[in-house]
Amino acid sequence: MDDLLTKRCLPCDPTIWRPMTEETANILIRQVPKWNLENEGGKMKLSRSWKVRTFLNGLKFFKVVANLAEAEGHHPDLHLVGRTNVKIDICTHAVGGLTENDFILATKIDWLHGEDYY
Ligand SMILES: C[C@H](O)[C@H](O)[C@H]1CNC2=NC(N)=NC(=O)C2=N1
Repeated sequence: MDDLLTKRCLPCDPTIWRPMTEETANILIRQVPKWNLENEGGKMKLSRSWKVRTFLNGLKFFKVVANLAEAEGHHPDLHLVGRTNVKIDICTHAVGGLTENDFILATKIDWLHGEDYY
């Protein structure tokens, strides 16, 4: 598998794309070890949490993540709860599961170093 950091997310065509199997996801998750693989009623997603120092730092982190998502054309679900608890979930909504796009985005979000917003 090519390095996920050098790959780009591709436009998702739900007529040809299918969600990956749990077996494939359990292999790919090794490449994004800081992320958790979650399965909600059969729909898989990637999830990672950070503690930020301030509410505004959380929003600053979200802004850089948002810019990355727009550049990649693939978007995470952003949660900022209890003022300083950040959680990012990623799945490919068009197929209702995981595709390689999600692992590419997770790799690139790690590169943004959310821990620096503490
Ligand atoms: C055409 C383009 O690929 C789609 O609109 C994108 C936009 N961003 C997306 N983000 C996510 N997470 N899932 C999608 O299915 C998705 N689709």
